[in-house]
Amino acid sequence: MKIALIGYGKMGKEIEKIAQSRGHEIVSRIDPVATGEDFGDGNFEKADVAIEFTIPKVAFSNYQKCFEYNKPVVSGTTGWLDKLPEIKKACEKDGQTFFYASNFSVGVNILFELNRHLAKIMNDLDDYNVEMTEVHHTQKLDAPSGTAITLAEDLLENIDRKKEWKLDKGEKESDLVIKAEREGDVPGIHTVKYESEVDEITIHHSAKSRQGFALGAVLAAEFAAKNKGFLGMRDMLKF
Ligand SMILES: NC(=O)C1=CN([C@@H]2O[C@H](COP(=O)(O)OP(=O)(O)OC[C@H]3O[C@@H](n4cnc5c(N)ncnc54)[C@H](OP(=O)(O)O)[C@@H]3O)[C@@H](O)[C@H]2O)C=CC1
Ligand SMILES: O=C(O)C1=N[C@H](C(=O)O)C[C@H](O)C1
Repeated sequence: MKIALIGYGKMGKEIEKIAQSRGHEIVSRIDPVATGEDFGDGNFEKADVAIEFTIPKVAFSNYQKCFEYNKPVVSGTTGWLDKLPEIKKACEKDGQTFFYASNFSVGVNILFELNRHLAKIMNDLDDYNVEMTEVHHTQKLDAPSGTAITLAEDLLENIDRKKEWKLDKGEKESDLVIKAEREGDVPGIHTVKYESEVDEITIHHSAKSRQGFALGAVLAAEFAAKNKGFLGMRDMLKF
């Protein structure tokens, strides 16, 4: 398969290694500073699929450019989801293909399943408060992480006593607090903790490197090249 990488930073480089090890060819590396390549230089149009890991403020315009070329897109960038309805519309009305995951690692997607299941159990057990922590490297631009937002949305859907998430500090009992910490080069740690007077229950994922995210993104690209519409990890992994 021919792959275009949009964003040639930490994730773009990790994805390149894994894609090549699975026999794929990188035909385009779009990044204004790192490579100077752009959509119009004749290479992007050769791609079967684009994988985009850039920064929140440019992600949506990159997706629009991919759609102009009718290329399926795998999106890993976080912090742009206010534009999601427009992307879904492009898939439904214009037949575009878009695969989004706040986290491509299989391990984190197992955590998502556990989180939903545990939240259903804890809904009736109001002796327990629930809160979340995410820890990432100091270069991360967004907080809370996209992964933490996915975990929080699943908690809010299942735990009636929590009404909205709040970054770092809550004001009311019904606020779900997400603490965001930034230290060193931490690839990503996510924890959901339930605490009562008598005990604590914790579910936790800690990435040892960026390899798991990158492998998941390449698997998603293979899936997006063969399937159409708005896609996600639950379509691909079928847990
Ligand atoms: N869904 C998932 O599983 C994961 C998601 N992420 C997310 O992916 C994103 C990228 O992460 P990461 O690779 O670590 O970040 P990096 O900062 O290492 O890389 C981002 C790259 O995008 C480049 N860039 C900036 N503007 C553009 C543009 N207009 N077109 C193309 N490239 C551009 C940057 O260039 P320059 O630095 O020169 O500006 C940089 O090289 C983040 O939003 C992060 O949260 C990360 C890991 C896993
Ligand atoms: O910026 C990162 O590095 C990561 N971003 C994603 C997020 O915001 O959840 C996924 C992973 O945790 C690494």
